[in-house]
Amino acid sequence: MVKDHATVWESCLQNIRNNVNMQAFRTWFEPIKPVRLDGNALTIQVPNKYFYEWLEEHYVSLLKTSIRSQLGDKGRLEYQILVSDSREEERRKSIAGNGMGNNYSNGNGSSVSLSDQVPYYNNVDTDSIKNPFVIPGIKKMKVDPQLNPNYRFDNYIEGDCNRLARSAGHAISRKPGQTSFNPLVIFGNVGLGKTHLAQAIGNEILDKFPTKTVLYVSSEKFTNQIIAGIKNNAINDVVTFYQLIDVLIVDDIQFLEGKKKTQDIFFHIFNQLHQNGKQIILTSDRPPKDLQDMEERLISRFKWGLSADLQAPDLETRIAILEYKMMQEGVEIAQDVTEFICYNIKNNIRELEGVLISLIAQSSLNRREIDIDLAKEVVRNFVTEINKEITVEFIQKLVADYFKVPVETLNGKTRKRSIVIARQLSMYLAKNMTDRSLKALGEVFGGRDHSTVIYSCRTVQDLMETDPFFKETVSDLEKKIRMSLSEK
Ligand SMILES: Nc1ncnc2c1ncn2[C@@H]1O[C@H](COP(=O)(O)OP(=O)(O)OP(=O)(O)O)[C@@H](O)[C@H]1O
Repeated sequence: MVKDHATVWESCLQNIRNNVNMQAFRTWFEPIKPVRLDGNALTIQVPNKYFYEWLEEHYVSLLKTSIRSQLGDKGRLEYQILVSDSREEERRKSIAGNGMGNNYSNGNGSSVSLSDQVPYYNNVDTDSIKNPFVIPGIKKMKVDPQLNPNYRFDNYIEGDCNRLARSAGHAISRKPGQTSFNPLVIFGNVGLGKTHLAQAIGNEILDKFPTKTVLYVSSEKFTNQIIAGIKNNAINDVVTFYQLIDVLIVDDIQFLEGKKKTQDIFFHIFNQLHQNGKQIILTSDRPPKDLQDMEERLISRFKWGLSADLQAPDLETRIAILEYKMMQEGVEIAQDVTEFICYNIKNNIRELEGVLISLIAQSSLNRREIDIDLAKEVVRNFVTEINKEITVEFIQKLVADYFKVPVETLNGKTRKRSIVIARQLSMYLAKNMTDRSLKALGEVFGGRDHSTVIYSCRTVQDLMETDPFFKETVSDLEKKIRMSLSEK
């Protein structure tokens, strides 16, 4: 079969998929498009320069082996960096002078064609905006950044879910307005940390550059200011004010959908700031391309820089966040309780915090110990469907699969040592993880007596005390049971 760029890249992806976790695969490899195959050089298109740099820094050897497995030892990768239409037009204009883009080799065996190296300035018709600096004294005005000082990088836990956005934020805070991430659009579902991250960037910039004027504003507040400006015939003052900002953070831009006049004014402010090398950071509950009732020219500007999404955190990141919050609140909660909470609260970090606060309130107001039972009550207020109840049958099935024996054998009469251990382990887990009585458990396990169940639990406990490997197997199984249920 003749290989083309698509098939070669598809085969590379198969190898890559086996070597990185799912989240990294989705973030870093799914957005890549194969463009062409020229002899032994495969050209792939990446969304922006940052993306390319990240791939080169973190995945260069994986990419190299994948490419070479398909194209032989001389296989090479070339990158093409996507630029948005309006920018492309400008770029074409800019590079028409020297007739070529910039090509260079990065010394890693892959050559690069960087199409957006050329400095870029957009054409903005500023005639319609009165010069703001004619207002005497306004330049010296000190602007309250409206930032929450608690939103910082050091309490923003890093995970695969936020790595791109977080590290772009870091880069911006070192050189506001001077990276290619301008604007930075942070998008993602409710409660995943967009505001926290956007404000952390603002706080970090103020720490590093105290003379910079940073301003955080919600889109709702911005809209109200525009409405008031229009009503009071003072719209120029509003525009003037915004043009003084060095770092403008606008939260929840989806709120601007359908607000034509506000979009218009925001467009002018955006252009002025961008043109003057000021940093713009936006947050949205969806990617810019999915914003409805939003002027095309505005959407295309949102796409100029970097759009980085925040995904739902994986279990480990949720646990790390919860443990960090517990430390901040000065509470200690048993590991099985924190795990239970994090298995159940998956898609919203604000809810995770909510559960913690409720638990603390319950335990101090009602003097209750924070245990699984209390956690269950509280979590029920946050998620409509709490983990499905753990059933004995489910435990039997999972343990049987783990030891690779049929469930019938587990419940049968065989005295083979490995089967007996698996059976006793299932009884132990069922006793600890379900509400079934000893008698009921005995019945489910092939009509055995309740004393057999007691004996089994004791045996397992003894084994756990003497054999660390066995202990690890037990906790591994407990985790698997909770995980499988929460992911159903
Ligand atoms: N990675 C993280 N580490 C620590 N805390 C986090 C993290 N992500 C989010 N949080 C916390 O979760 C809460 C919700 O975050 P935030 O308000 O930033 O979410 P959002 O995405 O802006 O939500 P909305 O869509 O409702 O505006 C905040 O208290 C924030 O501190």
